[in-house]
Amino acid sequence: MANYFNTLSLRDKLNQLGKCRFMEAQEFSDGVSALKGKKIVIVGCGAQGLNQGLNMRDSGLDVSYTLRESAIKEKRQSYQNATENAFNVGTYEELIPGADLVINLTPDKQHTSVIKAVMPLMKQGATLSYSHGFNIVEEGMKIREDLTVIMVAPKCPGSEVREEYKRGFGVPTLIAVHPDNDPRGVGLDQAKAYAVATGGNRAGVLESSFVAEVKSDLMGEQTILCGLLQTGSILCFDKMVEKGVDPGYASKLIQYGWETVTEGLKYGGITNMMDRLSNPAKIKAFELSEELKDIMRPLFQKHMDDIMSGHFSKTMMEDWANDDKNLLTWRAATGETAFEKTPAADVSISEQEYYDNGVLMVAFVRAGVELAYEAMTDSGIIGESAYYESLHETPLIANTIARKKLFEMNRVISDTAEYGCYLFDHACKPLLADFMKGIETDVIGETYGANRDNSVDNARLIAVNKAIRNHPVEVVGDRLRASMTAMKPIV
Ligand SMILES: NC(=O)C1=CN([C@@H]2O[C@H](COP(=O)(O)OP(=O)(O)OC[C@H]3O[C@@H](n4cnc5c(N)ncnc54)[C@H](OP(=O)(O)O)[C@@H]3O)[C@@H](O)[C@H]2O)C=CC1
Ligand SMILES: CC[C@](O)(C(C)=O)C(=O)O
Ligand SMILES: [Mg+2]
Ligand SMILES: [Mg+2]
Repeated sequence: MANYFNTLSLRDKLNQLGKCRFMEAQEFSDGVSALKGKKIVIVGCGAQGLNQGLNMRDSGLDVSYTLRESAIKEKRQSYQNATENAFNVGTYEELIPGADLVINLTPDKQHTSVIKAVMPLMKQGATLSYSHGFNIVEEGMKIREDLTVIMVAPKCPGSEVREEYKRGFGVPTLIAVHPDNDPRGVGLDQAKAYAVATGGNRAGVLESSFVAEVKSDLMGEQTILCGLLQTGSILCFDKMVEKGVDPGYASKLIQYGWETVTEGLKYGGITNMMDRLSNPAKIKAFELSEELKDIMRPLFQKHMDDIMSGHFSKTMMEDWANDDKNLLTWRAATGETAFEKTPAADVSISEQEYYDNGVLMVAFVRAGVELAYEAMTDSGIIGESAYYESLHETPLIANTIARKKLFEMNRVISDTAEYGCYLFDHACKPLLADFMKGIETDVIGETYGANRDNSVDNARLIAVNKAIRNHPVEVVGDRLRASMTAMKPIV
């Protein structure tokens, strides 16, 4: 199998990378009807599997789970997830032959072996679905010609797919039909129905391609979404402790701070997040983020280049073949960091205090979102996709850190995202060593400007506001957020 993207002509690469259409609400007026009454069988019942299945069932679809035999025999977590939620569970042989739609929600590493086992059992003309295009794009998996191949990729962790649905909303979702596998022309209707069933249409659906989804998804998760939140957590915590801030307070400020400041981002983009700061603090956060952008730009570009060339997927697949040695070592090391090991103190931190005492965190978020967006769009990914993979998803990942720190984030995201997150973090921390030497507690741990008056130079403030508001991620974001009128606050 060869990397599918690398086999395409330059023209096809650019066409597929640039495929991105924001779908109108009325395109979903048929609801779930294209899948109503069809037998849907989900392979795997983990982060995405369980939560997508729960939403689909609540939307009136017929969902069951197939698991590998050992998981059923040993009543593993995936078996418990499915049976405790009263789903029918069976082996591949029992359920796949009767399925109209088989949804592969196993980890990317397992896709080749899972598809090789499942494909011969699928009935003629059935549909195979993925939530990430890695197997098709990076591994070049070829699917039987009679089968339709679609992708419905929620742009967020599985836990949030469920939580947003329960709040009556949903998460932005990319849908695609593999151009090599749409023999009956039913792929798009089925993908649309699936997106309605998971609630995705309420938050916005992009009609995209497997290629655009993979390249943008990998970039977002490695950099701003997971990598930078990990690096920022560790560096901010260590700095506060070094400067004498109470470790329990520092731990709480970081654990819940990302969620709080990115809630501002979710509602009104970088502009609103920065507007939550006092004027002097906003100017300081802007200056810090400009510095961060200059230092980290080459690293963001390297990640994008390695993703585009296939170098990233090749090296990760080497780790798969080596029993995940790197992944498991890096995961264990994350568990040993002082941030992870220091419990949050039982102190109250008001919503505003998270901003006022977390100016550096706000700067990290602005720098990371803008750099990720810029690297993606510079490489041919359309602004809407880049927005979802940078700004929109950051708060959803931050929610996972609020639950149980980096452990929870790395548990909830896919193994692919986790691997890329560690790669970025290991390269980024040394890159920021000199920058961090100059950081004091006025920008992390204490209120910026507490002992000063609030005056600022008007011309400077106007220039800063202009730079923030005119960034393309803000322009695209304003438009996309306008379509998310049903957005619900975190309670
Ligand atoms: N995590 C996320 O939030 C997101 C994930 N995705 C994509 O969704 C897909 C699923 O990822 P995710 O939910 O993280 O996966 P998980 O790691 O949470 O899923 C594990 C499930 O797959 C099963 N499984 C593992 N290995 C095998 C195997 N060899 N054969 C059969 N079943 C197996 C497990 O069962 P068992 O008990 O047998 O081990 C378990 O049910 C991936 O393509 C990922 O990229 C997309 C968006 C976000
Ligand atoms: C951010 C990571 C992700 O792409 C996701 C939750 O969207 C993943 O692969 O887990
Ligand atoms: Mg993703
Ligand atoms: Mg991913």
